[in-house]
Amino acid sequence: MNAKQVIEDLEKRFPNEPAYIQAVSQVLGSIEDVYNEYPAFEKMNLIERLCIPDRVISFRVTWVDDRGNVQTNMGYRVQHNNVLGPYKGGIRFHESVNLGILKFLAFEQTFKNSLTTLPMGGAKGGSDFSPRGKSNAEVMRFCQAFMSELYRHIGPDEDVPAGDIGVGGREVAYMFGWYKKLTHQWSGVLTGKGLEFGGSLIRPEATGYGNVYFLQNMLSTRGIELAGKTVLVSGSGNVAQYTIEKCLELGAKVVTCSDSDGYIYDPDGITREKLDYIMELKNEERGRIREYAEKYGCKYVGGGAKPWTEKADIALPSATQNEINEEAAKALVANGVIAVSEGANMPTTPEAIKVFQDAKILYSPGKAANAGGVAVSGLEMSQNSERLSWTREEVDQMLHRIMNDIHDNCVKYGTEEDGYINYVKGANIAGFLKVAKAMMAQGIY
Ligand SMILES: NC(=O)C1=CN([C@@H]2O[C@H](COP(=O)(O)OP(=O)(O)OC[C@H]3O[C@@H](n4cnc5c(N)ncnc54)[C@H](OP(=O)(O)O)[C@@H]3O)[C@@H](O)[C@H]2O)C=CC1
Ligand SMILES: O=C(O)CCC(=O)C(=O)O
Repeated sequence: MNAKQVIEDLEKRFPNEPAYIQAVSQVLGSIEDVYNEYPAFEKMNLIERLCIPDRVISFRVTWVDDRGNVQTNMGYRVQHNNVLGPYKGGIRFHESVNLGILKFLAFEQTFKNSLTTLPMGGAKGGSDFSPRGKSNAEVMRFCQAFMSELYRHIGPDEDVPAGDIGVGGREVAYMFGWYKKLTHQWSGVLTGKGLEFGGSLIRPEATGYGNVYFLQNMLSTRGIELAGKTVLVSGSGNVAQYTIEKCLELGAKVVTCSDSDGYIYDPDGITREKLDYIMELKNEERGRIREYAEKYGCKYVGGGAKPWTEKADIALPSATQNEINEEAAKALVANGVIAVSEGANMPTTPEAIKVFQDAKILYSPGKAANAGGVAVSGLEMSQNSERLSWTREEVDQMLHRIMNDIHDNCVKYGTEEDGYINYVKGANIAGFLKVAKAMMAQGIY
């Protein structure tokens, strides 16, 4: 494979999908040498078959708002690769959703799911519908309309969606209810369900907790403890909330969080009580993070500002893609950051990654660091199949073990001659090899 050539060809075929090209470029750049050690891969045109999704489903979603107006949105499911198991990956509801973004997410998901060691293929779906500012009744009608099309393409052994940006427990429950209504079947067709109807303990916490477990592993390679460190978190949704919770439990001080309007900086640190307030504000009242600053009298920076210019030891981006650019990365490094671990998917631009790696700081990509969420989704699938529920301790222990194993694999495949652990390379090679070998074994189709 000539990675540059493959990327140029993909750019020509998919000229309007920059996020997809960005994700593919990062992976191909890391795996090129290993790929070329296996001439059989090239003979089977493995790389093209791995980069281009198995299937892209798109549909119109029509629903009625509270004023009686008929609204339309686009709906998608990108089923990227199922050699390792049923297609698996979240659903995103956000006005920025388009096919290119979902293709990048589904591509990443394939390698992430491979890293978890659980039998899951990669997929992602979503809509350009935003739940922000909508009533519960509108969100329910939208979820039902979305599922009215999607249900034909999913199933517990076929494709198992879950949450992502704009899709939390409320949306998963509405979609689950409608799937059941349409199919007359109760099955583990979605993960992230409520605990009362087949959800797994620790699934809401898993992405944030898993990222912090991964961070602890990274820090331990340099003999550093998390306790006492100052942490920047972006976002204030599912991943951010449980990242903050685990940091607090482990004695770190989190001084920022954000939403798409701006960020708060609380030099005293977000306490348990303040985190409870954020959870209530975001999950129940669906308010804005600026209200935290009003309540606790701390700094708020609006205009869509991001927290990366604040001084801290650790940064845990947990909002969205490309939220750390080169300038932000330089500011973090200049302020002495020692580790950046991605709760979000692809939050760091390629230029910013280079800044971190040139500075030899600890830097882990989302496909490794945030894999805890989908891993516990995999455990939810197992529990649904068994018709059993495991305890909080059992699931947390498994999550911990999975994150440790992913870290070990990154070290195995990513350690460079000077001893620096290139987690991007390690995660990409480890994730790729398993998928590639399974594709080779299963033939050409
Ligand atoms: N949920 C999960 O289990 C997993 C999620 N992830 C990734 O983690 C990230 C966060 O997801 P999650 O917490 O579930 O989503 P939520 O919808 O719960 O929260 C998203 C947060 O990010 C903010 N945000 C979204 N878009 C932007 C933007 N363009 N600019 C600035 N802020 C933005 C939101 O602010 P606002 O409310 O203003 O929109 C909100 O605070 C995503 O990258 C997702 O793909 C990765 C693995 C698993
Ligand atoms: O739990 C899942 O299936 C999906 C989680 C997800 O969307 C992700 O890992 O990015």
